[in-house]
Amino acid sequence: MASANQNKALTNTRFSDLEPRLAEPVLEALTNSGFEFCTPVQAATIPLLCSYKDVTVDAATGSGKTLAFVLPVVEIIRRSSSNPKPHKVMGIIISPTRELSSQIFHVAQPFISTLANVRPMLLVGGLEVKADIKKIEEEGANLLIGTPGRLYDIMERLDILDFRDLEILILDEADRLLGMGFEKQLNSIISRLPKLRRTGLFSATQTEAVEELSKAGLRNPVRVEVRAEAKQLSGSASGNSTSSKTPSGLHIEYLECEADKKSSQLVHLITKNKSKKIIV
Ligand SMILES: Nc1ncnc2c1ncn2[C@@H]1O[C@H](COP(=O)(O)OP(=O)(O)OP(=O)(O)O)[C@@H](O)[C@H]1O
Repeated sequence: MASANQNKALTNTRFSDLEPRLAEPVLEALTNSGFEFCTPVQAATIPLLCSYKDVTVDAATGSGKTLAFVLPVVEIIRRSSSNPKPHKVMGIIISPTRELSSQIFHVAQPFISTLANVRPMLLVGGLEVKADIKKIEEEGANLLIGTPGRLYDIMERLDILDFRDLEILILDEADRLLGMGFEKQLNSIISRLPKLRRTGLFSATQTEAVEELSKAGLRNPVRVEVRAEAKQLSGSASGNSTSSKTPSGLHIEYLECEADKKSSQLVHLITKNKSKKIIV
């Protein structure tokens, strides 16, 4: 703790400082992956979810939210039952796209593997649903990570999975989930899960639809809002804090120009900033 963290995207809170304390194998896996200090969203969210609170988290892309929910999911499953029956589903992580779900599955792998008998399953569209069904029937699945369409499909077709002891549901990029028209599937999935569970809802924007989903699916959630400056955020878990959806390293500018000068201005802008990463 003595050496102040120079990277503004990180807080001075180490993963090993978090309370309740993360399990030793998880701390080891974090060290092996080169993660020592928490990002603001991780410092605020992990202790809340690990203390069995529901959370709604306003977090920008790149804020480190994946670990902010993956670590609590692993911790909560560890505490509940590190040796569940093959078809007992303990946790579900839903995200809007195949790519995101695969990314989450990949990021979660080293931490899930600290739970020797917990089997994760990636459920996304693109491949034959029958193949997923066969795999679940034969091998079981304790943690489902996937897109709403495929998860809904699996729940409709397969009654071998047991959701009665489900501990935690994560809705990642809830604004996109709803914007892409997955409301029906989400509501159907949620209606099959036990009410006494933990739920984390992550969203870059708080739309009315997200508010409604939060009201329907969460119980007295604590709101976590991430400010632009990581320094001010350290350890702050919401309340009435002002929020920003813009990561602290991202600068947003606009340029007014005449219609016929657009192309030349664009070339000038790109040439001027060629050493930087920019999106126009
Ligand atoms: N505590 C940390 N220390 C250092 N790097 C981290 C930490 N947490 C996350 N990262 C890295 O930051 C990057 C962004 O993290 P992550 O993908 O979790 O963000 P995200 O908010 O989920 O973004 P996206 O919306 O793009 O999925 C990743 O490369 C990840 O490895």
